[in-house]
Amino acid sequence: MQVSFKEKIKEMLAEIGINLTDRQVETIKSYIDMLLETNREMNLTAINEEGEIWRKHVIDSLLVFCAAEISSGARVIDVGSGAGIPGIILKIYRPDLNLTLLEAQRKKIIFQEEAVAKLGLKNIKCLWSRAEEAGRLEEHREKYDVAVARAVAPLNILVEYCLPLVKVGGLMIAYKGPSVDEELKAAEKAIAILGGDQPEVWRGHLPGGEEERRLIKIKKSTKTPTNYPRRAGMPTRKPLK
Ligand SMILES: C[S@@+](CC[C@H](N)C(=O)[O-])C[C@H]1O[C@@H](n2cnc3c(N)ncnc32)[C@H](O)[C@@H]1O
Repeated sequence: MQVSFKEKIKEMLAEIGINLTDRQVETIKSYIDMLLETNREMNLTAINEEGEIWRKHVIDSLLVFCAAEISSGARVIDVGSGAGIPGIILKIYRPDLNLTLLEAQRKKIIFQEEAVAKLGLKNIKCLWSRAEEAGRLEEHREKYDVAVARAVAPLNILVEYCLPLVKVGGLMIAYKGPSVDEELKAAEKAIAILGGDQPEVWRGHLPGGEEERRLIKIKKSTKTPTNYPRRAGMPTRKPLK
């Protein structure tokens, strides 16, 4: 990697208070190489340029640490993780996390497993499942300190995917663009039904540009009733209201 390019990335990271070691930078670079190569035959990302992947995937993923404190050794689940974003990036920065990558598409899980093996990441599980199914299984239901999700579904649907997986006292964090007010309004009832508290919104922007970002944090304060999540597809077909 060119020195000037690496310095530029480090500058953008410094803007959000993140300092990656050279080794972490190299590990992320290997992940990006795998992503770009596999992307030629499988649609994993619409972004095809390394610098943009750094900004729009890597730095974007790491914004979560501006918005929330995630305790050492926390059990984290990335719901609808696709190629492994944001989960794999969070794990490279914070190797202490106990991470599960949940994804409905088998081919994406195969890519994640290959990436995890190649990058030598430990303590990661790649779980091929729909969120609605995992949320009903004893081994996943209310077992996670934090559920994160990026670009998966509107908030009123997303809360039914994520909150059942979160422990009482834990947190779900949704990565969103600038316009969250309508989504928040539409999700009010669903959040209350599923055991979530009033959401808090972190507002900021992506370093190196003007793009606004929001992270919606919802603390879980009571157990999710046993009839949620509903069967696969129902949260999308009939969002809670
Ligand atoms: C647009 S992609 C985003 C992937 C990744 N989070 C990112 O930010 O690049 C959405 C992913 O969520 C997955 N997904 C959507 N609904 C899901 C569900 N109910 N359970 C599990 N995965 C789901 C899709 O298969 C897809 O890979």
